[in-house]
Amino acid sequence: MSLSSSRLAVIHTGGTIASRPDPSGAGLTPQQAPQTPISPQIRVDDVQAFNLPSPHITPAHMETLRGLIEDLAPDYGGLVVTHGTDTLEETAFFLHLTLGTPAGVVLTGSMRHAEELSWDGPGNLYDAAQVALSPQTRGRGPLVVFGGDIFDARTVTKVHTTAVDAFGGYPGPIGRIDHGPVGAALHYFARPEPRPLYRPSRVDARVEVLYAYAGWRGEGYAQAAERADGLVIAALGTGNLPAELLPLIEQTCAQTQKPVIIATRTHAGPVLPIYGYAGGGASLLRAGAIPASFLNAHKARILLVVLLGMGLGRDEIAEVFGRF
Ligand SMILES: NC(=O)C[C@H](N)C(=O)O
Repeated sequence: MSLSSSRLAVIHTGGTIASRPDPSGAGLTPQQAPQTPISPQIRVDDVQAFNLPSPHITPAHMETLRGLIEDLAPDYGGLVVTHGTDTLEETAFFLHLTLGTPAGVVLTGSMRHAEELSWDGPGNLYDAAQVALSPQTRGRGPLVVFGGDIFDARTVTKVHTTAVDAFGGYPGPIGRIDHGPVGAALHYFARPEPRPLYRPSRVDARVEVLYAYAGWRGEGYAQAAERADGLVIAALGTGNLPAELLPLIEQTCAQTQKPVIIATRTHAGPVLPIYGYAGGGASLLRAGAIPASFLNAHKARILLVVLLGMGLGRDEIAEVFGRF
């Protein structure tokens, strides 16, 4: 075993896994980074990157985290990132797109805080550490470990607001970690997938997400299209919208270079140009909108921020979205 393979870096960013009831009585707030339960043979170095609830995490924080992980990775056998669960999938996906290291990198968190008897932090941290340090994990890109399930960063999503098994996503986990009498039992069901790297020079593009609903007449669209650099619409089903949206999207695509991405508010499945009626997916794509493929709206937003930060134009952006 090389020296670095017995070293684990745990990068803390806040979240419930670092939270306790605030002494002011205001509710839970991030306070102290958790300890990682692990064999004494493994040296653990804790790095406090931020101490934020994850709704306060921005693409700028994600970019800082990417740099930190790349700097640390050569000296460690694996790296764990503790993170609030609310936006964990966005950070994981940003790292999936941008992180240039084959090291085992695992994000985890908790749903219950350290003063609850049923705190799930230690179990998730223990699992995350085992997965990050396993040679089987190298080259798989950043992963998410929660409740013993191992998810890839492209498809993982938060599926429950309070349950300890808070993560899922279509088509499901790519592996599982359990603990038997002879130690950790780690099993991957999927082979590592190729992960092209995207390196934005900035991550401050303004991309807004609009959420479709029955009866939407486009309220809010014009203002968002005016001020944003790009839009993502969480559309209906396979990527359909009420008829009133079609001329608005036609106008954006004809008069500006701003990308309009069509994702779906449905929890699984692709966006496809099936329906030809006004506002149907086929009509939106004919107007110049770009389908988000299998990405949910908030991951499509992260991808668009990255691609705009690389200076790509609408056709190149459409080509990249087609790979997801
Ligand atoms: N379970 C959690 O971590 C939720 C918390 N609000 C956060 O995302 O920071």
